[in-house]
Amino acid sequence: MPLRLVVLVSGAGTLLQALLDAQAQGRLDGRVVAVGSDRPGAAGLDRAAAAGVPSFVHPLAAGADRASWDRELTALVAGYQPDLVVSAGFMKLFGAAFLERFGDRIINTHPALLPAFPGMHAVADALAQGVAVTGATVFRVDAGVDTGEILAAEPVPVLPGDDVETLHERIKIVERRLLVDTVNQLSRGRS
Ligand SMILES: Nc1nc2c(c(=O)[nH]1)N[C@@H](CN(C=O)c1ccc(C(=O)N[C@@H](CCC(=O)O)C(=O)O)cc1)CN2
Ligand SMILES: NCC(=O)N[C@@H]1O[C@H](COP(=O)([O-])[O-])[C@@H](O)[C@H]1O
Repeated sequence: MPLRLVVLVSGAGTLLQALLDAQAQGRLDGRVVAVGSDRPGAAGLDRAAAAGVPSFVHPLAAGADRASWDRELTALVAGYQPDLVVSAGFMKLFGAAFLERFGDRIINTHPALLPAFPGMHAVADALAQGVAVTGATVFRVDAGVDTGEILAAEPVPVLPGDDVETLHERIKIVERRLLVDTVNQLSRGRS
């Protein structure tokens, strides 16, 4: 049985699209059963609709109780009975309820070679530090920020003249492949 995937996105959703494309082409031992976002306008939601995948939006309103938001997100995701939760450009930290419910079944893809450059601005931070090589990492989410068990990682060189946009786009090409490969590896490891 293919893994049931719930994919969480906040922006463009090109990593989600890589999963949807791999699924459509029979290269994914998984099925995206739902897409969720904290941002109502996220383009990833349009990608879900185009693929006929149900979606939901769960914004964190200013001043809202964070633990309640986390419990509600947990219930929304749990409703789709995922085998694996994929955080693919989801820009919110998961809290205790979410982590307790899904345990080691949450993965995230990050645009740097962890443990270097954790957080929301990994590409800009790598450029600011002047490193010659950065990369992409897929890891299991834990209670820290980008501190979980690393499942896959690959270096990406920083080229002369790179800016955040050009470097991030090259990293995302690697992330898309690593993410599909990691889902397939986790599926194989289950059987
Ligand atoms: N408990 C965890 N949750 C998440 C992790 C993680 O490692 N542990 N990874 C992220 C993705 N991520 C980078 O990889 C990341 C996302 C968001 C933040 C952050 O500080 N977010 C702020 C709000 C930002 C905003 O909405 O503009 C917040 O949540 O308050 C840091 C790292 C997925 N979740
Ligand atoms: N810390 C989390 C983080 O930086 N996530 C990053 O957001 C991008 C999402 O791209 P997409 O919206 O095109 O899929 C990806 O590079 C992902 O690693």
